[in-house]
Formats: sequence, structure tokens, C-alpha cells
Amino acid sequence: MSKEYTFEEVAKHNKEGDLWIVIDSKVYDVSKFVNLHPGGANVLYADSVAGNDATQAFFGLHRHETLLKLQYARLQIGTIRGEEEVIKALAPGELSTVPYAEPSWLADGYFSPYYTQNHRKFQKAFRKFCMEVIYPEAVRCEENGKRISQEVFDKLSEINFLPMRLGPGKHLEGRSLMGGIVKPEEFDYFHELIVNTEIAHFGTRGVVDGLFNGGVIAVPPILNYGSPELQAAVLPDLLSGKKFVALAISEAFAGSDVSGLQTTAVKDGDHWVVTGTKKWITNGTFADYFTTGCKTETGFTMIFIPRGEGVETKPIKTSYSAVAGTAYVTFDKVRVPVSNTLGQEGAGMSVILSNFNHERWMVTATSQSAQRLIVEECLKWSNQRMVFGKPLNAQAVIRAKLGKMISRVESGQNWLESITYQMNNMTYAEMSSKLAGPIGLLKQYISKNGREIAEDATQIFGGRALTVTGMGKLVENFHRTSGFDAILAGAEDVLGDLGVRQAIKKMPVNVKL
Ligand code: HEM
Repeated sequence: MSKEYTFEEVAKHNKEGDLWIVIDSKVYDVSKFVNLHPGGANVLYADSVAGNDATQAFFGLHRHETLLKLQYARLQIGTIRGEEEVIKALAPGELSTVPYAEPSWLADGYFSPYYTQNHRKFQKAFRKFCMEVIYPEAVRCEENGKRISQEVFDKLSEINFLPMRLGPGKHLEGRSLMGGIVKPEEFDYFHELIVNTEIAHFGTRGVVDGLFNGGVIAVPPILNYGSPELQAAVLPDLLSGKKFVALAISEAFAGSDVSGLQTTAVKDGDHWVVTGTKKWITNGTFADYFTTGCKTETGFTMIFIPRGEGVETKPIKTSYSAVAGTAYVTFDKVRVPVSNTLGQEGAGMSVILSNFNHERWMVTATSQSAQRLIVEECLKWSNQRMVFGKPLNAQAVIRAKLGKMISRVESGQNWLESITYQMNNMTYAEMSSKLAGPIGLLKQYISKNGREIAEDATQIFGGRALTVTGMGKLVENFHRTSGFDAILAGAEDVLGDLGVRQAIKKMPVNVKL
């Protein structure tokens, strides 16, 4: 490895059985690898490659991470004397220097009124944690579709990951958040925004939803409406990732139209008997409990149902990874104590509504971060890809697409941060009355942006955007999964309409054109 060569020495190794190449000042002996090369042998025997500096050819066809994989890294036998590597992978926690790859508050030389030194310290430590603990697992699980390992959940529990994902509040009291970097009483919605942003920045969408998203939406009804006994019995294990809960509302019969749901709970003494089905239940495959919306005599009621006799889950194949645990859930005469009711009987709608703002805001935050990653991918690719003898970004049509993508991401970020600031300064009741409309409109705007960015990125990457591995793998994943943001937590158009209807409701009576 430490051996140094000149380009002249490398040039002598340019034939079958004795083949060296140089990539970014590093010398690789590919004599044996050549027959295993996924791109074929003959491309490596080309005059411009064999015994030559193949840096440009390599980066036109591979991601940098290819060279970092152990099986390929060990092909390196030395370096070129007097030359230094130029292309460096980011160290865990390090910020990207690609323009617009980071929100402006993290970009060198830019400012923001929203973030404190504590947010910066928290972001740095949390990104490092994500890259070291979550990212390797995310890549594995996205491919094999298996549940995230208990070992990783235990590490998440050490930093109090799920409690932080539930936002600021009493549930954080006495907890050490991210190794104590932020005090529980100082944790605010910008800290939570950082958490949502970082976990969505790997391009592994199924894993983001598998990472306690079920808990983020299913725990608050227990936290806010469960009896003290129920809370004491289940919250410690739920918040520490030893047990899992899924929110079971939508059915094949009804989604956004919650009043059309058919799962029924009938009283029999001091028990509910629940019968019905639920569909598209995120994290349902591996959930131990279900926070379930049921039709009861007095209306719509939320009931906490443990997995047990009469409860069955079947994985649903979706266009993203099975690690999200998307399930079809069947309740067949399931008996649950009436004390498992969350909130008042018949008041289930307000239990669900009370959490919708937070859930929708979370979806916009993760979508926004995933979009920014795609902008970075496109900026890098169009800079390194050569077409007609020039970088791809020399084409005006590509620059026009990049311009639109950047504007979408920056405008989304600014609106998201402005709403986050409102959340930080409002009571929960104020948020419910003042932010439901703006968050609905924001979610519509951001999820639409996501699909438009996916379309433009696909055009920029061409055929590479269609393959699950290789150069365009993140664009492919985003193109396949960005539509989820337009559906989960409320359909895009329904939410846009909610925003407008709320505005109409608040129109003053004393104004006319
Ligand atoms: C140490 C050197 C190299 C290694 C370890 C390597 C490894 C790989 C791997 C793993 C792939 C599969 C796609 C991916 O995962 O990105 C691939 C594809 C390919 N490689 Fe290489 N490669 C090397 C050098 C080169 C060079 C110098 C060329 C120059 C022409 C080349 C041409 C190709 C082509 C044409 C493909 C197919 C690309 C595609 O399907 O889009 N490779 N290589």
C-alpha cells in the first residue's frame, strides 16, 4: 500500500495477466479482478484505461463508495509519487461542501435566525451517530427487507431517539438526550427538525418509516389519553424500543374519510370485542401493540390493542422496502379491557386530530431532507458526467432543471423552518387552531415538489435512474418512494384543500374588494 510508483512504471502493466490502473493518484492491480469486473473485462483493457490514469472514466461510471468497499479497496497496491488524492469521502458527521447540499444554516458563511449553538452541537453529534449506527444498518435492511436489529434499537434507546421524535414535552423529563448535549427542557422543535432531517438523508426511505415512525404516530394517543395504569404498563418498553406499536386507522374501506371506517368494537361486560381489518399499517408487521380506530355505539373510539389471540398481520408488498413493516391487520373478535380506551368513548376523532399536525410536519421534514439529497446527487453527477466532451452541466437544459430543483428545496426549507418557529412559540391548542391549515398547505407543497424533483432528477440521470444499484441508486429509490409523502398522513390534495378551507373560515366579515 505504501509503495510509490511513477506513471511510467504503471504504464508497463497494461496487458492480460499484468494490468494496473490509476484512479485519483492510487494505483490498483486489477490483473485478477478484471475477469470479475461487473462492467466486463474489455473496458479495462482499453488503451485509455490499461496502465493509465482512468480517474475520469471511473467517475463517469461508478460511485466513489465503490472504491471504499473492502473487496475493492484491497486492489490498491500503492500511490503515484508526488500526487495526492483529491476525492475524499466525508468523515462521519462532516458537512457536505456541495452548494445547497446542506440547509443554509449549516452552509459555511451563511446565517439563520432560528438555530443556536446548541442546535449546531446537537446536529453534529446526531449526524455522526446516524452515519455510524443507523446508516450501515439502513443500507442492509433496505436491501434485505428485514426489521432493523434490536442491537440498533438499543443504541437508539441510549440516546432517547423515540422520545426525541415525539417532540418537546414532559415525556423528556429526566432523560439524557443525545448523550446529554441538550437538556430535556431545552429540547425544541428545531432539535426535532434536525432529527427528522438527518434520518432522511441516506436515501433509504423504507428504513426511515421503519425507524419508529409507527411509534411517532401511535405513542402520542397513549401518552396524552391513556390511563395512568396503561401508561405505566406499556410506555417504558415502547419508549426504549423493546416493544413496538403501530397506528391502525386506515382501512381498505376508508382512508382520509375516517368516518367511513368499519372496524367495530362492541362492549361485553368490562371488555371491548373488536372485529375488522386495517390496511397500509406502517410498522404493523412487527408491532406488539396497535393504537386502533374503532366504530363504537357512541361514535368513533381509539382503543389500545395488544397483539394476541385474534390479531393477525400480513406484510403488504409496497414499492418500498419491507423494512417499513407495512401490514394488513386483521382483528377477529379480539377481547380488550375497556380500560384500554384512549380518551373518551366516541371522542376518537379528536384523539387522532390532536396528533395530525405533528405527524404531517414530520412527513414534510423527512421529505424535504430526502429532496435536498437528490439535489446534491444531481449537482455532483452533472458536474462529473461528460457528454459531447463537456460536463453535463454545460447543457442549458440541465442547468434549467437544476435551477428549478434548488428553488423548490430552498423555498420548502424556508417555509418549513418558519412553521417550526411558530410551533416553538405556540401552545398545543394554538398550534391546533392556527397551524393545521398552513401545515396542510406546506405538506401539499413539499410532497408535490418531491415528485417534480424526482422527475427532473430522473431525466438528469437517464438510464442510471432506473437501476437499483450503481450511480443512480439514490435517484431510483427517491423516484420510487417520493409518492409516499403525498399519501401518508393525509392525501396531498385533501390537505391543500384543508388549508384553503381553514383560510376561508377565518375570512373577516368586514372586508370587501
Ligand atoms: C478498481 C477499479 C474498478 C472497480 C473496483 C470497479 C468496480 C465496478 C463495479 C462494482 C461495477 C458495478 C456497478 C457499480 O456498483 O457501480 C462496475 C461497473 C462498471 N465498470 Fe468498473 N470498476 C473499476 C474500474 C473501471 C474502469 C477504469 C472502467 C473504465 C471504463 C470501468 C468500467 C465499468 C463499466 C462500463 C461498468 C458498467 C456500468 C453500468 O452498468 O452503468 N470500471 N465496476
